[in-house]
Amino acid sequence: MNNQAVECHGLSRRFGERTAVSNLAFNVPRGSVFGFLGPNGAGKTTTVRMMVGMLRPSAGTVRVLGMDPISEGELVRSKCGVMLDNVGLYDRLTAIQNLQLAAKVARFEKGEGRKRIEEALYRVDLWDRRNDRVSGFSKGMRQKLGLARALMADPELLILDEPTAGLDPASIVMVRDLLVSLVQKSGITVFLCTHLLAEAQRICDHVAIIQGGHLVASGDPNKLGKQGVPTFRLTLSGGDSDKMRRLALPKDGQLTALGREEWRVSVAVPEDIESIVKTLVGANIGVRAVIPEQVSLEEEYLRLVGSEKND
Ligand SMILES: Nc1ncnc2c1ncn2[C@@H]1O[C@H](COP(=O)(O)OP(=O)(O)OP(=O)(O)O)[C@@H](O)[C@H]1O
Repeated sequence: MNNQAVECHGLSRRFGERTAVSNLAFNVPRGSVFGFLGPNGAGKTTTVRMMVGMLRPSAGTVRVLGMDPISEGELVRSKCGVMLDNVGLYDRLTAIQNLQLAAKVARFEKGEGRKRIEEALYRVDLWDRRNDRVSGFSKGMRQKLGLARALMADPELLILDEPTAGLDPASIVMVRDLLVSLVQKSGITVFLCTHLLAEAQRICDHVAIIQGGHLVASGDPNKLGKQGVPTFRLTLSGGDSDKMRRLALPKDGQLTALGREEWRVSVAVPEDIESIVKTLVGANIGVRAVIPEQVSLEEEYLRLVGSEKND
């Protein structure tokens, strides 16, 4: 079996004169959580629409679960749970009726459909509201119901566009835990379009950042910024500024005071921290903590995407 859930090569899509997606190349390993990040209008939805066969690429290829979403569209869609931006629920129907309709479209046998609906409603904590009309639902409840509908298909690949938009903090944690446990227990793959960078850093194994239709970075969200300068946060005792200024640091080493006893040190290579600690101890400065600083995905995102609004 192909071990990539999604493979894109040179994927492009134009709308008339406008290029929405240009020469995208990335892979999404099976059984991972993949974060697809980018500002408004970056090309995320266009990419997702090509992944599920709703749009034909202008150039390049995308394969989903080893299949071509255009020529094998129905099969691809039957193996994917998709929740797009516009959740697309029927307001006049109740929560359970919406799912019954989806079960009918998916052609589940009656007993099987009932079991899946019940399970999905419990998973998103909407079982008690199953007989309420969607017209009375909050945005967050709609999101949860949209997620339940996507989960009902027991998908191999779950494609979610901003699944936590409009959710309260407790529900955000619930959705996050649900996604992580789905990946761990059922081995499904999650493709997550999101603007929540801290969230992406916490749950994604890989991320890709796009801007203006181009891929600007991809990789492990905790390592993306580390091509930059390695930094450590130090908690010291007895290190007054004069003493610290006189220290002989390795080449390219730089100390910055953050507080009375808190310092940040940047080094050329991570191994340099060892000689810095020896120098500090040799100068009778107590070293109470040395913590490698994680470059936040947010910092790296803003560096790459610039000041473009991220909302
Ligand atoms: N059907 C269309 N016709 C013309 N232009 C389109 C069409 N669909 C998308 N575009 C354009 O393609 C670009 C990418 O849009 P897309 O919806 O893929 O961005 P996005 O990253 O999903 O943005 P958002 O986060 O705001 O949803 C935008 O400039 C958009 O106006």
